[in-house]
Formats: sequence, C-alpha cells, structure tokens
Amino acid sequence: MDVIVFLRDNNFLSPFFVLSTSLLFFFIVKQTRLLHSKSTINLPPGPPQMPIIGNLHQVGDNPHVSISKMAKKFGPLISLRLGKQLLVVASSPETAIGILKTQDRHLSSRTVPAAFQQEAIIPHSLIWSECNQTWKNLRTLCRTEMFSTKALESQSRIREEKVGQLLDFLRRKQGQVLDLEDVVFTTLLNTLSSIIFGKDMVQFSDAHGSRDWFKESMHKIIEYGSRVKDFGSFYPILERFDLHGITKGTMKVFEKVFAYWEVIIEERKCLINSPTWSSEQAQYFLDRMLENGFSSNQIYQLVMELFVAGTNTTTSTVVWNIAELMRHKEVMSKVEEEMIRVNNSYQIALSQQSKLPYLEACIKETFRLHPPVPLLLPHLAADTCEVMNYTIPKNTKIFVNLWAMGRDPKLWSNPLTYNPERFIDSKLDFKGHDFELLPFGSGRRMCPGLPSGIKSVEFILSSLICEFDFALPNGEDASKLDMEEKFGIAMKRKNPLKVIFKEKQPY
Ligand code: HEM
Repeated sequence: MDVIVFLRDNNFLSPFFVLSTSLLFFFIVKQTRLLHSKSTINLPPGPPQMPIIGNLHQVGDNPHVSISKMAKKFGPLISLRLGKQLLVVASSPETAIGILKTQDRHLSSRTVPAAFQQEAIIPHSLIWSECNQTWKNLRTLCRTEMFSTKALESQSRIREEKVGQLLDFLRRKQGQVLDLEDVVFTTLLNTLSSIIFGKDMVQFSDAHGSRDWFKESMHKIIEYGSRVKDFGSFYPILERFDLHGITKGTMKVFEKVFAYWEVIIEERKCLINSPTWSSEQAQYFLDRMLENGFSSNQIYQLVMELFVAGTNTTTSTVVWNIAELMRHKEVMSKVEEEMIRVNNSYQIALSQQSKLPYLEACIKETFRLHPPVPLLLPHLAADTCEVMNYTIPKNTKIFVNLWAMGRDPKLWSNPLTYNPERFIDSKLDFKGHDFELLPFGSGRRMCPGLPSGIKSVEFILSSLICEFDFALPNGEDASKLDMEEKFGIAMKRKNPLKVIFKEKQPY
C-alpha cells in the first residue's frame, strides 16, 4: 500500500514514468547483483529494500523523523538505499565521532543537489565542492574577512543599524499581526547584503504587503534546494532529464539575481578604478573578493551560497527560540529578569551579549530540540573506509541525524521537555566538540559561519525580548502553540509564527 501511494504521489504511474520504469527494468539485473553484493560487504544494518526503489518509499517528507524511527529499530548506524544511492545515517554521538572525527578525511566530500547544478558556477562552490584547494581558499577568505573576531567587530555598526530598523518597523506596526519569520529574514538578508555589498537588498513588508522580488527569489532557491523528491539524485540515469524542473527553475532565478549583482559589481569596480579611490574605502566583502581577483562567476557563487546557508538557518533559529519562549512564560520571565539584572534596564547593546548565560542556555535547548539543519548537509565518502567496524563504500551519501540525537532518552533526561536549566552549570557547547549537540556540525565541513550566525541570533533575540511583549492573534493560548516542522535546507515551522508585538513598559 505504502508503495502504491508513493508511486501515485510521485507521478510514477504517468506514461513518462512507465516508460522510464521500463528502461529502469533493464537495470534490475544490475541492481539485483548490487543487492546481492551487499551480503559480501559488511554494510551497517538497515530495513529491507524493495527492488529498484530500495527504501525510497519509507523516507517521506520528513526524513529526519522517518530515519530516526528506523535507527530505533536497527541501531545508531544504519544503511538505506534510495534508488541507486547508498545512504548511511549516524544517530548517536559515537557514530557521529566515527564519521565527523575519526574518518573525517574520507567522509567530507559532497554531491551537488539538482538545484545547484549550474555548470558555469559550480566549480567555484564552497558548499558543494569536495575538500579541494578551491574549497580551502574560500573557507580561508570567509574565515578571515567575514567571521574572524576583527571582521565581526567591524560589522557591529551594520548589525546594530539593521536590528534598529527591525525594531522601528515593529514599533510602527504594533498591534498588527506580523509574520515573525518574514521580518527576521528581511533583517538578516539586509545585514548580510550590507556586509557584502554595502547596501540593502529588501524592504520590510507587513502581512498584506507585496513581497520583494529579491526575497521571493531567495525563497524560490531555498524551496528548490529543499526538495526531498529529487529523482535525478536517486537514479543518475534520470539526472540529465531534470524531471522536476529543479535545475531549470533555479537557473531562471539565478539569472535574474546575478544580473542585479552584476550592476553592483561593475559600479564598485568603476569606483575602485577612479582617481579618488583610496584603500581605506575598501570596507565590504565585495572589495575583498575583487582584491583577490575573483571573476563575476566566482562572486555570484560565493555570495549566493552565503545567502542560502546563512540567512535561513539563522532565521529558523530565532523563530524556534521565540516560539519556545512564548510557549513557556516562566522561561521568558527568567530571560527578562536576566536582562534587567545585567543591565539595570531592558536596553541591551551588542557588546553585552556574552553576559546572558540564561539566554544562551535557552538557545542551546532550542538547538537540541529544533536543529536548523537536522541531518547536516549531506556528506559523501571520497574513499571506502570503516566506521564502528562497518564498511562505508566510496560514494556513499552520509547523514548525521542531529534531530534524533537531540531527542534520545539515553542522552537527555525527559528529552521532549523544553528545559533550558539542563544547560546551566553544564560545559556542553555547540562548537563542534560535544557530539551530542552539533547544530553547526563538526570537523572540516563544520559551519564556518558559526560566529556570525550566533551573534545575529543572540542580538536579534535579546533586542526583540527587550523591546516587546509577544502575543498570538485572536487571543490564542501561546502555551498550546503547535510546533510542527517542515524539512528543508533549514528546518522551519510548518505553520508560520504570526505574532502581535506590543512595546514593553519601561522598567
Ligand atoms: C544559526 C545559524 C547557522 C546554523 C545552525 C548553521 C549550520 C550549518 C550546518 C549544520 C552546516 C553543515 C555542516 C556539515 O555538513 O557537516 C553548515 C554549513 C555551512 N554554513 Fe552554516 N549555519 C548557520 C549560519 C551560517 C551563516 C551565518 C553562514 C554565512 C553567512 C553560514 C555558512 C555556511 C557555509 C558556507 C557552509 C558550508 C561549509 C562547507 O561545506 O565547508 N552558516 N552550516
């Protein structure tokens, strides 16, 4: 029954798919041989596989949840087959160590998802490259010019200005119903674009306002990139047909966005080449890329990746935090008390972020329950190697299920209860050394944007909590707020968090 529903839902019963399936039939023999060879390779255990589709029909729209159920049955290191793609999933700190530490060198390559398979720009990728020289150079440039302590300090003015604009907007819209994700996403897009280009990309809009084309483009790219049902990646023979129009779809959006950036880049080049230019004026990340001789394609690719990887994850983190705080009034009160204790008022500056240990505990607790990238970005085995005495063959795709680890009763007492206190007086951190809490990953592929992302999360959260009380529309009871998830490049709420902001009375 499962299989019939899966085939129908994915147009597998349409004439085109019947034809494709016939073609695939000729590969059954090969597949059968492959499955047979499984018995000779010591793969991690896993659920039984169907011919051709393997375990595809069992994965569903929320793979972090379905795979977590499989891990409960088959153990913390399992293997699945999605079409032709072999997948290994780690769901415990020990297996995560095996993948992200012991065998990091062999298991840190990537595959390029259909959405990002753009011939001209993909050789310049940071996220989708194997760990080659290009990848090393790009990470080094980002680390020194975007995420170092010095770079973050030089970005303080921009962060304060963009969060200031967010607060002004919310003050003007007091009493109205607003989409929290939308306003936070706008703030983060503009913060990043001001750091990179020295200008905003989008405007704030209220719940009924028209959406900006740039914001819409980012949503589309993220939507294409988040598609779980990408059959080209399961059956390489189908890859070139772009059956779901994913590659074509993103290419169209990329063209529009890149044309817009090209104008900005050319303007900047003219300024740099003008006689009035002095090197002190070089203050944006674009200047650093131009100084390093980047071509337009290199700039497009890196900037696009920073936008896609940096804005969504950070937005989701802020939204999940506010949702949990609204559900737990007593925790929200403690965060507010901490702010008053630290600062004698609700006002708080960017420089005071490190003095809010209780807020930090709330953020860790939210990372535990709602990791924005629940399976990490897929890794790929560059060579065959062994993890926990099992063989991981070359070209296996690898997930680390952070979501499953965050809810594992063997690791956390009352794992489904939101309880920031568990992190008070605990040394557990999210910086990649404690393998039970890895929202940014660990090892060579670990998120390079951690310092920037966490600064934004802490500053936006504390600023919003300082200035406003939050209520749900129609007097709904916040303690009953639903917490349904939608899997994607960053895991979001399924139902947007609509909030009414009300300015706090001065303390
Ligand atoms: C709360 C915010 C964030 C979270 C939770 C987060 C999480 C992650 C995770 C889990 C990965 C994949 C690690 C792996 O595959 O092993 C990743 C990769 C990456 N992140 Fe972040 N991230 C955040 C913010 C940012 C920001 C602000 C930027 C940049 C502006 C950024 C840029 C990147 C890049 C470029 C990669 C790819 C690194 C590589 O493949 O070598 N992230 N992030």
